[in-house]
Amino acid sequence: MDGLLQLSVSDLTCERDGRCLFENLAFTLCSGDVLQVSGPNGVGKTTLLRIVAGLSLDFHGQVDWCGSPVDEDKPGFHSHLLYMGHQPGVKATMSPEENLRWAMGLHYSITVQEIYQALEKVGLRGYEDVPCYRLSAGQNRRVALARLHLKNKQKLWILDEPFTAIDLQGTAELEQLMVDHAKDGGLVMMTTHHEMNLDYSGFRKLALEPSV
Ligand SMILES: Nc1ncnc2c1ncn2[C@@H]1O[C@H](COP(=O)(O)OP(=O)(O)OP(=O)(O)O)[C@@H](O)[C@H]1O
Repeated sequence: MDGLLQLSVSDLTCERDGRCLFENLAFTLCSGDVLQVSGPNGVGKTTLLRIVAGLSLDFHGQVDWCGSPVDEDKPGFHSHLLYMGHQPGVKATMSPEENLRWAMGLHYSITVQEIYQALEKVGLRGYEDVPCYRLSAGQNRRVALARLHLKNKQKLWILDEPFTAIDLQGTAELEQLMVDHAKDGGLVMMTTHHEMNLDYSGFRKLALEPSV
């Protein structure tokens, strides 16, 4: 798929337990955009990300990828999507190398060198073979984030609180990585509670408000 990629959300409405989280929400994300979804705890950020990622069907409205409803070809859409939930999703009994191989194996084959380079970029050189239960919370998050450093065709990144447990330097590096990905034709939709002020023209914010 070449050219401008586009994720379009229209008339999105979601209720949970009789409470409206959002109503008639609409936005469009194109190649080059980094969108931060913000709002207080419980407002619906994770819910929105899961809907857009095609992981929740509990909504009304439409999500289109490059002009076609996501529902029409979910496997095709998912081949372009890198989704990272708010838990790191790292298997504790496996090493960082094994976790990366497992996470990426479904999409394409990767070499040991590629895995080691990705782990080095997130500061895990020397920890490649250590079981993840022996790593800190921030190091486990870094194992998950290493996926973002692997060359792949997943242009759409949907990241739920990716900065959790990450130190200041790691935060700055991750922000830069998102900008680099967008400049390379990617799209990023993410949530975080920290104040992001990216000096980047494609950076946008979507603030969800609590319903009354
Ligand atoms: N597993 C669940 N079962 C039922 N309702 C849920 C569940 N998880 C969340 N909710 C409801 O959905 C609402 C939105 O939750 P969501 O996780 O999307 O919020 P959020 O904005 O991501 O919050 P946070 O900033 O705390 O991560 C919550 O207010 C809660 O009432």
